[in-house]
Amino acid sequence: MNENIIEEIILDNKSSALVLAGPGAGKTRLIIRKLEILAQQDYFNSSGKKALVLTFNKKASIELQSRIEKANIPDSSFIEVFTYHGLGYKILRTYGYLIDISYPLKLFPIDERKALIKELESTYQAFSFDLFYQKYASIANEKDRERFVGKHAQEYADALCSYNSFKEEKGLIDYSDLISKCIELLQNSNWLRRVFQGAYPAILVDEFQDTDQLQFKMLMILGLYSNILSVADEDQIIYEFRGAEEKNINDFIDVFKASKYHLSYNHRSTNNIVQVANSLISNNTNRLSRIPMHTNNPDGSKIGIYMCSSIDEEVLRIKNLIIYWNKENKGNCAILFREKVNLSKIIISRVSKELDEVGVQTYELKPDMILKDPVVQWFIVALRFKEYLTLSLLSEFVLFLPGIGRRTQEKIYDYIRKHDDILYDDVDLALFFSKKQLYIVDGILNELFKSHHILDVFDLAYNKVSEKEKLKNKEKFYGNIRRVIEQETNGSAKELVKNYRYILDVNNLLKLSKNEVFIGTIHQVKGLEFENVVISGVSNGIFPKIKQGVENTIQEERRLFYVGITRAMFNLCITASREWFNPLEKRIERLEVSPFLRELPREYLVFNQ
Ligand SMILES: Nc1ncnc2c1ncn2[C@@H]1O[C@H](COP(=O)(O)OP(=O)(O)OP(=O)(O)O)[C@@H](O)[C@H]1O
Repeated sequence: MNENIIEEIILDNKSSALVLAGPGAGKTRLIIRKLEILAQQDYFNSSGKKALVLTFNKKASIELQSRIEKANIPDSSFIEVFTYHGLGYKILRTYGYLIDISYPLKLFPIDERKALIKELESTYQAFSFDLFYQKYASIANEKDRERFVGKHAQEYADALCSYNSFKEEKGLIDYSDLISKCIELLQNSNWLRRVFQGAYPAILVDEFQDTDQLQFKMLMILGLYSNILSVADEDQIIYEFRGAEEKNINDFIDVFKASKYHLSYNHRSTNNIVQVANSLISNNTNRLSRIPMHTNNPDGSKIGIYMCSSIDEEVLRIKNLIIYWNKENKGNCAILFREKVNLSKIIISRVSKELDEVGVQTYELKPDMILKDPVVQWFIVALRFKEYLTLSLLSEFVLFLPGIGRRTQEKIYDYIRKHDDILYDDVDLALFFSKKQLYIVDGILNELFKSHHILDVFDLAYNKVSEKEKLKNKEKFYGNIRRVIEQETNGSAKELVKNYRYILDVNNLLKLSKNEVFIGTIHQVKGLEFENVVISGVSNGIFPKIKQGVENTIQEERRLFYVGITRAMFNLCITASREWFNPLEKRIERLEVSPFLRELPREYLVFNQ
């Protein structure tokens, strides 16, 4: 049944479609299949037109890029994968001058922005100002914006005023401006709008449910004449606090006269996991469609519930579970949390330390650590500057790789003599960071070279270098690169590093490989899947976390828990502590059982006391 619908959708190049489907239904796979068909049909026929794939965040971009690489698409140069912000950035940096935005864009550095917000919060007593701002900035219509501000205390309006003046005075562009200014640009310039409206006859949108008003407006402008395929799951809206709106799903159907499809078969998880997820989400009252997921997958193990007396016990339980799964070769694991604060922070550091001691490698996103690494910073700068880099300059980086002999060098130079051109300008290339720092470098170079079809030359060079040699000569290699970039940027690179950090959403540096234990938040793993999952810290007040002043919190928290549960393919365990020692308050705090646990049907659970 699903397969017939899928064929129908992917073969239709005339009308737009919206596919509503649960987790694991194959939404991302559908996008890949559509791209495969476009490639097979040679749809763009060397016209220079492209298929634009829009994702909600950069992690999703990485996931899609890697799935495109594995797909049956011999030449993927007709595909451009962007986040909305990435696309906004690309358009602004090239055409921003039309609305007086000078190049290079002055992005609001993350630290400075944080400091300003802190100051505003204390001056105006406008607590959680950033939360307020994110939602405010996602509203597309000026009148609605005013109404939104009007709903809040005067303090927020005052803080907003100061924030905007600060930005204007310094000519800074923040994250939401990347989209709003781009919209302004496209609305003001008729020719540019026409250029972009003609550039992407096919647009594919992943995770459409998290699209906010502003992003939707951008899609309406860009996709006016395109054939758009959007995939969405309204039960996975987890960015409502930032302005994601269910309303956009209906508006999409109206605006693009799109056909609506439902897919309810779950390919990913065991039947027990699917049933537990169905029951949980059925408690949300404001759902668009209430079609439960179903699967023919085996029942699998029951969902393990670990009610622990303390966090010591919770840490031990998690550790033992991971060791067991590892020993039994059950595949990769994720230990997921609502957010990395207080109690969860302690559990995370203790679990990773204890697993480390027994030789189990864990992988946690530590954004600051990654970004503080000078090598990474220099590469960020290199990417930032790459529109000035010619192939010959870039090739110098490759030549610095230790172990490259004269003959390989000659081949590379020969190639460059024939193909010297200005490098492709694409902010999303900054995504190709992998976790081991040496490979960050290799990954970026690899991607840059791939986009210039000289991968074969690069491979030749690269494969000659043994891992050992790469490690041994790391310092020299990086030192040389640093020197070249320094020369190229006339020493202004440091400033740019600061700016570039902003565009790099650190949450999305995630790239997973097999048999690893990932530790992180549910937001970080949206769209991904793991053979085994532990959701930890499921106590009332922690999960669900009640956010003051945010409507529908409990429904959004439930959706988040639903996203966590549905990441699991085979094994799912949920852990919680009954009490913990709060080091800030210096006292033991009792924790109540999360109401979500009571919503899971008992027949699918096994309690481990
Ligand atoms: N038709 C299919 N036959 C077999 N396996 C499939 C099929 N469609 C998807 N899968 C597999 O099911 C899993 C989930 O697919 P995918 O990631 O595309 O789902 P999704 O709908 O995007 O999920 P989520 O909403 O959770 O991100 C993947 O492992 C994928 O390979």
